[in-house]
Amino acid sequence: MDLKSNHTAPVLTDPAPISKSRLGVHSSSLLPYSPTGAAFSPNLFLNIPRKKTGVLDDVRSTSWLDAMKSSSPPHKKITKDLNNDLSSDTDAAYRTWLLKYPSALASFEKITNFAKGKRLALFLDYDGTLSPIVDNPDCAFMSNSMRAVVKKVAQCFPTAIISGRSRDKVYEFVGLTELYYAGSHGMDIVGPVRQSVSDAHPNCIRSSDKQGKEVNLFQPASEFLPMINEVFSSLVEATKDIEGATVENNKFCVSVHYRNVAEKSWKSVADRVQAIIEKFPRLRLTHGRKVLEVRPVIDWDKGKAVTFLLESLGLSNCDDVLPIYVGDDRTDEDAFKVLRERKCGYGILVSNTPKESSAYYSLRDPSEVMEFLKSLVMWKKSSAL
Ligand SMILES: O=P(O)(O)OC[C@H]1O[C@H](O[C@H]2O[C@H](CO)[C@@H](O)[C@H](O)[C@H]2O)[C@H](O)[C@@H](O)[C@@H]1O
Repeated sequence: MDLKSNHTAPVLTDPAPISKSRLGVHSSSLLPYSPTGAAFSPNLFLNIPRKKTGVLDDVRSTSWLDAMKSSSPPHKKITKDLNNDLSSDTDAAYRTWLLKYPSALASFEKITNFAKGKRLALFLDYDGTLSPIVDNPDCAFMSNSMRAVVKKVAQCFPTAIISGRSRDKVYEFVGLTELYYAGSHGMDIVGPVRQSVSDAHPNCIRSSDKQGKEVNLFQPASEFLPMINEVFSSLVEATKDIEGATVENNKFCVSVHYRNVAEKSWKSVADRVQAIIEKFPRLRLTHGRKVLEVRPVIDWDKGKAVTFLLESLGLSNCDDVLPIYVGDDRTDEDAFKVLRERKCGYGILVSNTPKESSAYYSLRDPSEVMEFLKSLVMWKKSSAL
């Protein structure tokens, strides 16, 4: 199996909204943005029944507070003895969970046996996968060693990062040109040019990346940009007196962080976000790791982004392609589901606590992700001998 390394990454910067984010997360942009040219397709509208609250099922099913409390389990130290056996009761629960979601490291041989003769494509989430979860989202830096490994793996296999962050921001953190980037939970993709993909998605814009290479820019929610900017400003205003609350503009979605808010004020955060969202029936609310996410009501997510990128890369044939998606968050489940439903590819959940997932395998934390990526590089090199 030899993948031609013609997948040098297109990296674009495009007009990020000028904002008053208290996180200062925006960077400016070079790519001309055309809201009219990149028209929103009504086919992508998501028919989500909304309660008066505008809250989605994942939040609605339980109380706001319960949902917020369970959104990022407390850090837990997993104790290991020299034989890698887990010892405490909690660790026993984790070990039981591993029977259902085996470690991708322990199962490496099985994975690579299945990958033999197939072209491998890698999809990586950023926060909690390539960088550890930290209190300040502006400081979620990737280590140099992780960067070096991601660079190597991208030289071996087509590799994309699919993040909830704005595409500019995640590129700023990763800084590698060897990759493809999809920001805003897949609503902002730069991929290789492929006519069949442009034909299927009329709102693909042909553009060029920083290296002058021709690329496809796909922003299915471009119509929502003014609305997102408006809701962002409203959220900043509405939460400004809640100590520790921060609002991050991720271009086609907005994150309201409550990781640094005292638990007694979480309800205030929820109430205020909810009050704003009620005024925007075309936006929906989901939650991630100590974060409430406001996003357009369109039928587009990280799973759709994976399918889009596979098609763009000419890798949509399940028989000879093995996509692997590594992620830690609720939004990554959409991608795991797509791979499961296609019966092609593996989702790998990054988690140090047991949780239900559509992934096949697991890794405990970003350091295990790094080991896994290193192993893939070594496997690729040894199989090329
Ligand atoms: O899809 P991802 O790349 O995983 O992005 C999801 C969200 O990640 C960031 O927030 C999370 O990580 C922060 C830094 O470790 C942490 O402080 C925060 O509590 C987490 O929710 C990012 O800031 C969000 O905008 C992304 O949507």
